[in-house]
Amino acid sequence: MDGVRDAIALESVTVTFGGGYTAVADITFAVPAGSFVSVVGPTGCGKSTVLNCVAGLCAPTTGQVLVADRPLRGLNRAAGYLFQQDTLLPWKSVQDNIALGLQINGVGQKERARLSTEWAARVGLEGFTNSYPHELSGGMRKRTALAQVWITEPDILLMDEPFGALDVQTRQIMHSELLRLWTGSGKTVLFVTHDLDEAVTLSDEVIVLSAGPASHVLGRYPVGLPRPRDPIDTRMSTEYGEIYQSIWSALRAEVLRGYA
Ligand SMILES: Nc1ncnc2c1ncn2[C@@H]1O[C@H](COP(=O)(O)OP(=O)(O)OP(=O)(O)O)[C@@H](O)[C@H]1O
Repeated sequence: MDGVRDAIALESVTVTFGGGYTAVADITFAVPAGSFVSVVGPTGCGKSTVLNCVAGLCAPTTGQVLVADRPLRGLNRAAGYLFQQDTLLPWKSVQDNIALGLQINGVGQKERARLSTEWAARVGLEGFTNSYPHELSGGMRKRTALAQVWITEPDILLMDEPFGALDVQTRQIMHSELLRLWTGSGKTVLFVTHDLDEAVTLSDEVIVLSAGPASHVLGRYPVGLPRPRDPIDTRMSTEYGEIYQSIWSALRAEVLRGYA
């Protein structure tokens, strides 16, 4: 993405589903190359719909998505995708799961073995390469899934509540792991979460969506906390509390409206 200012841009994106339900309306924002941006909003407001449009899994009814300044047609091949439910294959070992994307891309067996061993170590799974998904804890499965996406070196990472199913402690550890992998990588992350704490801790900018239907961008909040960040220390800082409060004051009313 050399020379590209925005890795992703949404221009007046509206998505109306088959039954006539407009999930998101007139969504416009850009994600600068190399930045970490989160999208938060009340449950069901359309966060996943936005991410699916950027992944190319869902086409806007009107408006368009640009990837590296070009209109997106079909699947976004510059992006790797991490879901809340990991997509590990139960019959493959950790090492083979990590190497899956390489195998699909036609990378030879020797190179796959070398890279997947290296990536298993990078995510702290060196002793578990021969284990199977059912033998792993939730955090270890998530590490495997992170390595599986990262090993193919996508320029863009799209994450849809990737840590939503983990317990609080494991989640905090995964935040540190994710920031460690991302720092200095130059990769662009678009991260969807309903957890404001997670969004502020990780991001350069938080985008708040309104409650649906026809959800729109309610506000964009830069997070100027220093990097590299230690998630625990970051949450203790006064600046963190101030940023959290200013976003929450906008989000709170929408969350209540979403429940209503
Ligand atoms: N294929 C579809 N057809 C019809 N409606 C859909 C479809 N996909 C999503 N929706 C509706 O669009 C709205 C937005 O859904 P979406 O999953 O994008 O929201 P979300 O903010 O990610 O939700 P959550 O916080 O629960 O993860 C919801 O009301 C959902 O029911």
